[in-house]
Amino acid sequence: MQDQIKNLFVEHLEVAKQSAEKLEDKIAQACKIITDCIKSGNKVLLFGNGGSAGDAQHIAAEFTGRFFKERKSLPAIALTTDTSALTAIGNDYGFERVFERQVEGLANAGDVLIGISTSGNSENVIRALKLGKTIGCHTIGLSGRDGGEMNEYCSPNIVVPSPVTARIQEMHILIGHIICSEVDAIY
Ligand SMILES: O=C(CO)[C@@H](O)[C@H](O)[C@H](O)[C@H](O)COP(=O)(O)O
Ligand SMILES: [Zn+2]
Repeated sequence: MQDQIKNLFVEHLEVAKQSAEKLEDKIAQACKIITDCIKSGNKVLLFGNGGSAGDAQHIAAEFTGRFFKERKSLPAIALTTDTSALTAIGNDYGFERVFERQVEGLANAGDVLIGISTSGNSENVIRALKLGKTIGCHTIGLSGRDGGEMNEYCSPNIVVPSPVTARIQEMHILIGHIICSEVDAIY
């Protein structure tokens, strides 16, 4: 038990170290896209499944509520929270379209889509990113493993260097908080 706890901390710290070494440029690129988007009056839309749905909501709340600094509310929305939309779209069009259809209704050119998927392959995430590109949205990926299909639809796709879903998710929320610090810094 004690060994297992220690091992998980060691594994987490190793993935954090590798991520710091490999992902700095892509995270900086994502921060620039997001701060430019907010400055120009556009908005951020986030989506993912399971733990990544939680991350989408968590990050959106840091924008509309506050992160560290007292500042005005900023425009971000998680597409994972409206159970009426999720059940209606899932029921009528299929679960693979739950985010795509909300992007179609809510996103404008210049908005930023942040798709979160540890495999990089969840079909509902991919379909929303693919549509977002055709609308003229910026598409940012938070993924892991080999980046999956998100490599094709995201620029940048921030691929956490780990094959373990839980470790990838732990880096995603850290990266989300880094983005929030950069957004705070423009106020
Ligand atoms: O949080 C966890 C596992 O740590 C799960 O809920 C996990 O998010 C779900 O299995 C997701 O459906 C995985 O999808 P994805 O990350 O590959 O897009
Ligand atoms: Zn999890």
